[in-house]
Amino acid sequence: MRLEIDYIILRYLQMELKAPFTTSFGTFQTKEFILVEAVDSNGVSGWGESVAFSAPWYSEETVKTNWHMLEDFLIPLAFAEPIDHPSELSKRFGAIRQNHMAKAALEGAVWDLYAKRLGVPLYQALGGTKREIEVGVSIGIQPTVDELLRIIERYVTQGYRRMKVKIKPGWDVGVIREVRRVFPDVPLMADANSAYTLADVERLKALDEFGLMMIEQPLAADDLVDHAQLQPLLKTPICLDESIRSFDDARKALHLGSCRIINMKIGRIGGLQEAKHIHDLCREHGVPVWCGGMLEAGVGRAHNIAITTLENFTLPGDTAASSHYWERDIIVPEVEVHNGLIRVPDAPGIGYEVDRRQVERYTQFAKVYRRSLPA
Ligand SMILES: O=C(O)CCC(=O)C1=CC=C[C@@H](O)[C@@H]1C(=O)O
Ligand SMILES: [Mg+2]
Repeated sequence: MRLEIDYIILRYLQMELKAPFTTSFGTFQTKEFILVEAVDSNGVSGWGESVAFSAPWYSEETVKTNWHMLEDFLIPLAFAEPIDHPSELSKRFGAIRQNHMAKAALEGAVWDLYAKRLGVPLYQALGGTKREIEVGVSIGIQPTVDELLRIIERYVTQGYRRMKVKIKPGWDVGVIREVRRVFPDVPLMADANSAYTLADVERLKALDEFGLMMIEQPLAADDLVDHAQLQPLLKTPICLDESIRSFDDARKALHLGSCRIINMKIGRIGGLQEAKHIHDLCREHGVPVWCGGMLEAGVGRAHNIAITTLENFTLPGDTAASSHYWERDIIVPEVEVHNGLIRVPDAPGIGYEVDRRQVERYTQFAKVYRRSLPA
């Protein structure tokens, strides 16, 4: 089916998080991001959301680098040839090195448009099967252990299926011990965001006594080799996030034994097509995956829900409810979590309507890119 995209709108949005989000890199409260709208010749819109932050702390990509890549390279590539299937874009975008979040935002909009043109939900177009997904919640670093315990209590009460807490040297063994004292059985994981080195092996081994589901990204953000040296020394599975930026990274990580679980973030790995490939590779190797979060607004959240319906997404992800992050999200209905479950929408495409009034309210700047029709 030929997708005739007539124009693409890039919007730069600012949304205020309900609560500041702190990681080992720092704290922020305002989420700035690019929303991509691809409009076809029938006036149907497909939506994608870039997960790049305003500063290059998670990866080298930022809102500004993404805008540059989309405007000067990726949108022209999308317009250059007809698109019969969204999977063509990951090949076509291969001419551009890295810049995965920019690629994923545009590819996601085209996947949404494709599913809408087929009249099927995005999850079905991706080969997903689940009608509801289990979700957990990621908790930023808190000022005190008591505050962390209060927050965990709230989310356990709300039924979230897994708690993810941040750790770093000086905020790790003691904190996890306290959490386990109060919540001995809650499914619990720790995300280190590369705060450790191999010199910290003994400190990381000390976490083995707490029955964590996994330790996420303990070592350097671009490493596979040191993680492969660390994993055999730990009982706790290592989950990689930042280190896995492509199918090849996943292939090498599994070959080396760098991890036993992978946190899948559509933006980090370059799009839904690459996510499907990594999902299939991990399924073949018996390695479970789950869908991480990047504090997305509703469009990105909808894409995360759709990819999580694939069968090897067997662990609860970070796709919490819209109300966990925003006073008002940019989709209707908003994403709701009931007893730790999200019901997967079966409306065509991403399954949620984009609330244009809210989008305009949060939009700071927008630009339209038209496919130049042959003269
Ligand atoms: O979107 C969510 O709720 C999860 C956010 C989250 O935990 C993270 C976002 C970006 C970088 C990290 O701090 C962390 C992660 O590594 O998953
Ligand atoms: Mg992480």
